[in-house]
Amino acid sequence: MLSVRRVSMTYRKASGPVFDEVDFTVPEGHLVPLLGANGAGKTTLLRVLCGLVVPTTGTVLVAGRDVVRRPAAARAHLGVSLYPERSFYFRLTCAQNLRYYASLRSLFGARAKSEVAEVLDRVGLAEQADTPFMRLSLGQRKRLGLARALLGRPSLLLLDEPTANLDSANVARFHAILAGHAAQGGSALFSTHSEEDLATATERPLRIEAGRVVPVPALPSPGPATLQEAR
Ligand SMILES: Nc1ncnc2c1ncn2[C@@H]1O[C@H](COP(=O)(O)OP(=O)(O)OP(=O)(O)O)[C@@H](O)[C@H]1O
Repeated sequence: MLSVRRVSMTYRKASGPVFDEVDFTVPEGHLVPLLGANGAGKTTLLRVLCGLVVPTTGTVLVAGRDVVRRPAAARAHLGVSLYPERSFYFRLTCAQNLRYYASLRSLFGARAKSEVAEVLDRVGLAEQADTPFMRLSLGQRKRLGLARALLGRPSLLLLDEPTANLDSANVARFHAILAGHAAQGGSALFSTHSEEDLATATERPLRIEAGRVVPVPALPSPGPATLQEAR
């Protein structure tokens, strides 16, 4: 589903690569947490994987489509949530924002309306459908970002800290959404600092550290000591 081959990213030569010739895959139907300290490069990697940033070297394939050479074809398979607060229209409501993004996925009219209602319901924002984005809490903004990523039922989700700012009920809701996604053959790579999220992993989590992306030694059972080792 996601294939990453010899991918490097350098913002400025003076500061060196954030990561250097990394290789990994996320197979169909698998959920993979991405660990790493603050500043290790998780967000940068996710930005490269979804085609927002062109890597210095290497190739990213989503469902066999190169995200740089065939961005539209690759994005048709991608659901992405990075910084919700930077990509929604502040004065538009949740539903209006999602209708706009649905249109970018060629979803219009009654189909868009029902799809938007469905994803809002899935993330627990049905009651906020008519609330302007600027009045949402941080956790609600995060959930709206997830709702947008789910629009059009993409096969690969790339999510940056999807459980940051979520209360425990919404963390559980997110885990259930991920499990349902994987049960239908979907895949996800998501960054996290939360040990609770490791329980969702169906493959060994990845860790980004010192410019490398490596699988953690063993699938850790959730627990502070184990997560400490995983990091
Ligand atoms: N647009 C940019 N220009 C230059 N350097 C950048 C840019 N964005 C990020 N960096 C640098 O790249 C490195 C990786 O940052 P990134 O945000 O990817 O880390 P992260 O693992 O997501 O961190 P966190 O856990 O704090 O969110 C950092 O040293 C950061 O300063």
